[in-house]
Amino acid sequence: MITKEQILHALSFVEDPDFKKDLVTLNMIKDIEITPHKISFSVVLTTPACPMKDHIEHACRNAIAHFVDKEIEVSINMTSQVKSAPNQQLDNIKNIIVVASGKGGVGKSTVAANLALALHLKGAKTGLLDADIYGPSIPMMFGVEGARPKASKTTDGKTKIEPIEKFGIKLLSIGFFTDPNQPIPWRGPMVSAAIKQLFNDADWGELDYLVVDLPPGTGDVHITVAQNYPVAGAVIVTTPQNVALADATKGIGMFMMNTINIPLLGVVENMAYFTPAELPDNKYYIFGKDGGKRLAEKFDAPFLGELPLVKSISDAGDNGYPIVTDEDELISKNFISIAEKVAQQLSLQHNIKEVQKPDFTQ
Ligand SMILES: Nc1ncnc2c1ncn2[C@@H]1O[C@H](COP(=O)(O)OP(=O)(O)OP(=O)(O)O)[C@@H](O)[C@H]1O
Repeated sequence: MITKEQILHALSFVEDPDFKKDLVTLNMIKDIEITPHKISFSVVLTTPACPMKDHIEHACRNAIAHFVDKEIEVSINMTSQVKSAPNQQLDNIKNIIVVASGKGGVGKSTVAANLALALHLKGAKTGLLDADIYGPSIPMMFGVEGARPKASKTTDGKTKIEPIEKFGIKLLSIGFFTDPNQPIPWRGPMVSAAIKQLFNDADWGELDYLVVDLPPGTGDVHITVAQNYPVAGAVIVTTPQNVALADATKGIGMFMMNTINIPLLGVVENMAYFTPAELPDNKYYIFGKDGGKRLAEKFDAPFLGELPLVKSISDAGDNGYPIVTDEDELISKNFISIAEKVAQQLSLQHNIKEVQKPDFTQ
């Protein structure tokens, strides 16, 4: 009869490519069961959006075949347990991810919406908080304009706001509480109070990831979020033009300030190129090439991917469904890949005690 020790010995030769350690040392192997004709076990990854999931499963099967038994049936349950960001005091929310841009209109909300949904589609419990006080566009992108979240009383007498649920994720937007036809002169204390309510008074339930769509630029919302909540990391969205890149550089600079110190998860280059429908193999870099990549390099941050300028992205947003919900759309793969990289970066960061910051004074 095969023993548990034999299985663990075999799996100690399987390395997690991100953590550069074997699965047994990383304590990722659970629930080993052995019968005369079958062995089964679980591999507990640090995120359901792990881009290495298939690779790791394949390596486990090879290791069992090589070190234990070539013939035996092997059943592997690839599961995950998302870790909480360090110092996370909102104990039901494991990771807060902010999506930011320097300049407006570069596709930050589009990326935030599709990132949140892509994480959900990979199996993570996800919420999306639209904190863009100047132009909340998440209600339109999810087809829930005019929704008014219910407020309920908890047993200890506190009021809890119920997020709106759509496409499997929980949503709250500053737009649910304001009149779109009535401009609001947002002042610092008002901003701070509104943002804190969206975080603290909402019944988010258990979340692996809460994606926060910030307003463009660097302002009161950024400071409120950064100073009150332990943000796990920031995703920066830019287009390739120099003006957008210059503004994105300032945005990144703010996250790196000592008083704020939010790790950079990476850069997304949106509207990177245009491909006409009749010439699908042609890419026209109408706004310049590789600006986002260079920005990522400058800050020693991961480049998360480029997204083309595609009419279907804006049509989907205007029609109330983020494009990633349509799995037949080629562009959905780009968003899934970006989400996987974001989740991967978070998992890596939780394993690095001290995040190294580039010297911003040079
Ligand atoms: N890759 C793309 N291809 C085509 N249209 C896009 C793309 N990305 C975003 N858009 C469209 O561009 C417009 C602006 O996008 P979005 O609202 O996401 O930008 P933003 O940076 O959040 O803007 P704001 O500064 O108002 O917050 C939207 O109509 C959106 O559908």
